[in-house]
Amino acid sequence: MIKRFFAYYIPHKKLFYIDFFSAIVVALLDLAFPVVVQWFINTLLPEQEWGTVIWVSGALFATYLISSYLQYNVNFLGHKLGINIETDMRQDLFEGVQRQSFKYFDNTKTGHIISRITNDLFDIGELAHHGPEDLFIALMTFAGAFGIMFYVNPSLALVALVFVPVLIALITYTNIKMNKAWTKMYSEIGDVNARVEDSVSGMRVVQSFTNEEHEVETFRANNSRYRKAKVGGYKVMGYTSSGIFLATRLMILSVLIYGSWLLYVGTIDVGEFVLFILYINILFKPIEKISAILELYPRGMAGFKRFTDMMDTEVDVVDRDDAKEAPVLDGSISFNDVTFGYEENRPVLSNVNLTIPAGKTIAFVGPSGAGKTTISSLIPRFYDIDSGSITINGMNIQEMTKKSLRSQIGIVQQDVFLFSGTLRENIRYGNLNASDEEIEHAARLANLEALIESLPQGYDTQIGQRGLKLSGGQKQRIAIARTFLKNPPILILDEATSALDTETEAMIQQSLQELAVNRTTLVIAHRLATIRHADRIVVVTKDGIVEQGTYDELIAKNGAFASLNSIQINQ
Ligand SMILES: Nc1ncnc2c1ncn2[C@@H]1O[C@H](COP(=O)(O)OP(=O)(O)OP(=O)(O)O)[C@@H](O)[C@H]1O
Repeated sequence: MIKRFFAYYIPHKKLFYIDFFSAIVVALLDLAFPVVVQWFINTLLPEQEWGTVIWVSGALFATYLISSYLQYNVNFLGHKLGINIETDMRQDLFEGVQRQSFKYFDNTKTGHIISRITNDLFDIGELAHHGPEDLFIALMTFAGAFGIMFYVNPSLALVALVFVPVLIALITYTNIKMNKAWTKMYSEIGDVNARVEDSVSGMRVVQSFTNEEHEVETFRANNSRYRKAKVGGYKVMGYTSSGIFLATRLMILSVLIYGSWLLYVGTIDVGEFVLFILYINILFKPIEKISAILELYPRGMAGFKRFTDMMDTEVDVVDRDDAKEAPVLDGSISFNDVTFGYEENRPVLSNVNLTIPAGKTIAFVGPSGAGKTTISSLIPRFYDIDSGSITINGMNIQEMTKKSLRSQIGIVQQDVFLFSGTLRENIRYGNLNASDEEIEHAARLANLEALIESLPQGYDTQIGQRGLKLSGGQKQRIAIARTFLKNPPILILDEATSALDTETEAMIQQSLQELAVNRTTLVIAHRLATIRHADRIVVVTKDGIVEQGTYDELIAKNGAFASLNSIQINQ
């Protein structure tokens, strides 16, 4: 973990060196100050060397100026270093999330993902800046101050040193306790975020069932668990800092008492006594630094651990090492003995065999939960099959790169996702390199023209988060325009029109039919009237593919399709 953490410093090593060097010089200058004071008291003042006093004061002033500049480096460049590292980690995490396959998103709450990318990394920057630097400076100041104190008077130095094991014990104990507390806190804030995401995304459901109070109460429970976890962390922090405060004050008191005695019996002089008191005060600084790291380290590391856990989550659909770019596909698809289940030992499809000729429209019908969407999800490799093979143009899809395969498949689903931004940007999502003319052409093909003309800002109208300002049919047409722009040889229409009224459906059907021309099209439909003209209808039930044929053939067969059809007609 530590090695991985430090790897993030490499791209910013220049900043790190400047920051570290500045911090070391500042610490060395601090360490030298008591020695100068002792020299003033013991030598310069008794001997009344005013020339030297003025000269040394001038030198001290120059030193302070340099020290102030170096402090600026530490404060600004050090924080910049931390922020850069935090930003790099956040970027890596986001890229990691983009690589994940559907299974991951099926099983991970969105709020938890958001939490990892935001909250969990908040403390990393601070730790990256303060962790190594403060620890090094603290140890250096400790060793330097004690070294000089031992040199001046070993017995008095020992009196101060006695308190160090107490401090180490406190620090170790706190570290363990706080690590637990912060890990818990991050997990709880993840739950809080997940709750907010669920409740806000599902607000229509919440309000239509008038379940706002239930939501508030559930949130209260999550929120209070988070509060408890955080308070727990600060409680440990509270008694540790009090412990450290007490130990350091006892340290100074002991040195004061024993030092006074040594001064009284003449073992040390006033200069040495003042030097000791000043060094004890200097020692407070590294102790404070260490206790700050103590708070920061477990928190930052708990976040970093969650970061590495997420980064290390295995991606289950990956390109093989020898994967090739798919050729331009004509869309002849073949399922050969395909078995697949979302969970182990629970197959949804067993030994499915199916051939789809290029350029034809194939409709999938059957009862809910039979596996129609699953079949269509396997073609772009959203999930990898357990056994058998799927080929397109005779080439196994697992031998193609995901990108070259997916770039040749267009999907229009019932639930259309629109990104925050303009209408133009949303259509352009189908092909990020498309020109404005191409976008407008696609919009015309998707029958969007009338809508766009009615908008005051036309293509530049903001359609807001999730396109909430648009109707279901309008959203569908944007999805269709995107797919026109993508222009893939293979098309999957998953219940694309089932949420629409008859009139809108007829209009969208027309756009979809235009879209399907010269493409291999898989249509998943519940309303059987919409697939009357499909080249072939495949009936999928819990037992797999039970019938295939044209509409008329299947009606004549009087089997599963005919009975589905008669149920719909009689509805
Ligand atoms: N992401 C998933 N994780 C686990 N199981 C799933 C997932 N998606 C679907 N299933 C299960 O797989 C089975 C087939 O689902 P699928 O969505 O393919 O059916 P469908 O025929 O398209 O149904 P519908 O007509 O209702 O859309 C169902 O039992 C469903 O519960």
